[in-house]
Order: sequence, then C-alpha cells, then structure tokens
Amino acid sequence: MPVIEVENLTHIYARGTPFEVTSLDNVSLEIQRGEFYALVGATGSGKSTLVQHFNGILAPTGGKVWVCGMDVSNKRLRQELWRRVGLVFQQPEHQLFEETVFDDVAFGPRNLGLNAAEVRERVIDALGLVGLDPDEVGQISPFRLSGGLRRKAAIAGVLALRPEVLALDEPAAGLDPVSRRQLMERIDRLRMERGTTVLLVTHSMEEVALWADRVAVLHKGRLAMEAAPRDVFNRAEELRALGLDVPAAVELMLCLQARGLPVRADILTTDEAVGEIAKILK
Ligand SMILES: Nc1ncnc2c1ncn2[C@@H]1O[C@H](COP(=O)(O)OP(=O)(O)OP(=O)(O)O)[C@@H](O)[C@H]1O
Repeated sequence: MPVIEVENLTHIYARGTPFEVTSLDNVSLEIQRGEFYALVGATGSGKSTLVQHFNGILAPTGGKVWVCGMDVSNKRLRQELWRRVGLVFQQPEHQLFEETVFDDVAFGPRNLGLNAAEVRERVIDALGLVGLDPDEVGQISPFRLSGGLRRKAAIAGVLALRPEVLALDEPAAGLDPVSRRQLMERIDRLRMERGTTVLLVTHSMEEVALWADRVAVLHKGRLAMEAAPRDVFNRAEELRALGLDVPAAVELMLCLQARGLPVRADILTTDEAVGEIAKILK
C-alpha cells in the first residue's frame, strides 16, 4: 500500500520572477509502507525540494502529493502531517536549541501533549535508537557534544515523534564510517520492527546498495530511473552520464568480469565483493 504518492509534481522556485528555477518537473512516484526507498541525483537535481513536499514545507506548483492519505497542500492537515512525517534535514544539529539533550529530544513529544512519563519513555527510547546513553548525555547541553553526537541527538528528536514516515536528507554526511553504518543499521531496524517507511536522500551508492529496496534517480528535476538497486547499477554507463557512479564493489566486479574471471554478476556491496574475491583466490 503506498504511503507516499506523488503525481505529476512540479515545483518552481521564485515563480514569475527573473530568478525562476524549475526544480521538479512532472515527477510521479509511489513509496510503499515499510519500504526503504533511496533518492539519489547530482547536486541540484531536486532531491531536497522533493522531500520538503512530504511534510508540507513546500507546496506543489503543479501536481499532487499525498502522504499517509493526506493531501499535503491542505493546510488544515499540517499538524497531523508533522506528527506522522519526520524530516531530518541536512545538518540537523542546527535545529538544536534547548538547554539539555533531554529537553531537545522531549520538545516534539511535549508539543504532542503527552504526559511527563510518556515524554520520558519516548526520549529514552529515541536516544537508545541512535545509540546515545540517556544517563550520559541527557543532562548536558547539546552544544557540548561532538558534531557526530549532536547529529544523533537531533535525529533522536525526530524519532521521538514516532513518525510513520522518516525522511532523511543526507543524515550520515560527515559522520565517520562506523557511526554512519551504525546509524543506518538502527534506522533499518526501526523500519523492520515498527514498519516505519524510510526515505533516504544520499550521495552514497554504497548506502543505496546496502539498505535500499528501491532507488529513484533524479536528474535536473526529472525522474530518470526508479528500480531495485541491482537494476539501476546494471545501467552504469547511464548513471555516469547523469554524474553518478556505481558502488566500488560493482565497478570492481565489472572489471574482473571483463578480464574473464568467473565472478558472480549480482555483487553490490564491498563485503560481498571481498567474499567473492576470497573464493576466487582459494
Ligand atoms: N529556496 C530556493 N530558491 C531558489 N532556488 C532554489 C531554492 N532551493 C533550491 N533551489 C534550486 O532548485 C534546484 C534543486 O535544488 P535541491 O536543493 O532540491 O537539489 P538537491 O538535489 O537536493 O541538491 P544537493 O544534492 O546539493 O542537496 C537547484 O537548482 C537549486 O539551486
């Protein structure tokens, strides 16, 4: 069942001025409940613009967007939309403003009108989901945390709302590889355990290979491809023409195949490639 439906969506910034920019041009797609859906595309292809339609920050210039059955243009549904769709922006740590990490993560649940015990339960749960210890960080200022921990605290603030749809715009950019992977693992677990629909905007094809059920490729505001990662990576030449690459593991396997080595054609991730090469070398 689709939880996000985008029909012929067009978005024009600064419409009717000399600075007019068509950032989305007739995009249609559907994202299913519980799906892990990735969105990739070169810089300026329209990814952030698309995501910002999902909780009503931006309104369509043309076309329609429904999220959880709600028309995002309907201003009366805005509160309900914010409750059900969690959006983690690029550099979410800039959204932190309370005196303690606890209060920051509690901000959303308190706004929902939950009582103190429920708020506390949500904060502890959300901090746990991003791998932060509430006893360690709860009472300190978010500004005393390192950049990576601050980002996790900001993401916890969105998770504390327990959104049905979690849209993350480059959440792991700038994190070290271990933290990156842990964060994605936790988000994927959330999806499996709670049925959360995850939309990930990323520049990392490795992340797409590891986590996504399906991936959409945007190019100059248009939907250029949409398929399972494997099928998209099979179109390596087209991807390169759009300014994108394929994961290093896929590149390596294509290279080995070209040299006549008997490697499997369905390798997508570095871990799989290492296993495959070990088999050949045996
Ligand atoms: N507030 C704005 N006003 C005018 N133009 C904008 C605005 N925000 C984005 N744009 C333009 O819309 C187009 C799409 O931008 P968008 O940020 O959605 O792309 P993106 O794919 O998310 O890029 P990136 O990977 O760099 O984050 C770009 O040409 C951008 O310059």
